[in-house]
Amino acid sequence: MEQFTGKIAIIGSGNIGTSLAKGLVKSGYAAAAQITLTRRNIAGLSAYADQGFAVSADNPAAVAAADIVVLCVLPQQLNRLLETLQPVIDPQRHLVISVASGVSCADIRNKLSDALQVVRAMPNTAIAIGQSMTCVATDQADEANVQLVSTMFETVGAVVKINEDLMTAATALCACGIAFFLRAIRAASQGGVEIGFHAEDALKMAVQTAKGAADLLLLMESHPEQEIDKVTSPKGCTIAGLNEMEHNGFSSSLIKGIKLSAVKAGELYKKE
Ligand SMILES: NC(=O)C1=CN([C@@H]2O[C@H](COP(=O)(O)OP(=O)(O)OC[C@H]3O[C@@H](n4cnc5c(N)ncnc54)[C@H](O)[C@@H]3O)[C@@H](O)[C@H]2O)C=CC1
Ligand SMILES: O=C(O)[C@@H]1CCC=N1
Repeated sequence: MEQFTGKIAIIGSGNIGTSLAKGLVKSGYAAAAQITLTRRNIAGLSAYADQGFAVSADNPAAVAAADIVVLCVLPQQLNRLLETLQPVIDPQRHLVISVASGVSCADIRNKLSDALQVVRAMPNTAIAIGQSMTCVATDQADEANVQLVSTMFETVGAVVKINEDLMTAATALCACGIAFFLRAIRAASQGGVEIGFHAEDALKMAVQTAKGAADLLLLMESHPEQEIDKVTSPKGCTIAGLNEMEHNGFSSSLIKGIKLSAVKAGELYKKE
């Protein structure tokens, strides 16, 4: 892995921002000393200061000293933040990366500078363990910068480059999606309790079963139905359970939920 030699400012260091910072250092992409983490109340970042990260409540100063600016605040917090960054943004120097859901590259340029290079990234919370599925998109940034952002996020999981108009869809499928799969695992464990297992055992069994299902697809590069066909013995118990779930709307409810999340993702940011 080629090490990044410049400075990175992570603005709004909550769940996603701190996880990205840890991943960048763990993978050797950057040293902690190259990364400034900002938050309004920096008391919550003391553990990161101990690890060698620069921590600050001064966003403009952090941006002025950085080459890459990663915007990690909530969509509803973004406009006020961008107002304070506008005077220190230098389009010749800065590359801005935004993980904010529902905020376009053009929205950010409109607040900062028309000439600015902006790339969006949509990770999920598995970024904390280097297992994110991150979608990357831009409208007019250079290919070299898109590649740089992809390389950054590959330090914390898998990356797919997509068209920007699919970013709200990526939010629903991948960022929200992790919650959907977690709820499915929880529901399976509750079924396990009802048929005889203690809760702790049921959850452990459901989790490993889900991991096995995901790994079958990832490692064998097969299709879910191909793997399902191997489980469903004729007149067997799997097809009986599976068809009962489908009669109750299993696939349909997932599809409907993902569609609603995608609509919501597009409505999170209010342009001002
Ligand atoms: N949580 C998730 O699973 C995902 C979130 N996102 C997006 O990432 C962004 C961040 O999400 P989270 O990390 O979950 O939120 P979070 O609430 O954990 O982190 C945001 C952080 O920004 C800080 N902050 C707010 N305004 C600030 C300001 N003016 N200056 C400095 N710090 C400020 C807050 O104190 C907080 O620590 C959001 O835009 C969200 O849409 C994207 C993908 C997945
Ligand atoms: O629920 C949300 O709005 C954020 C964006 C994607 C995941 N969490």
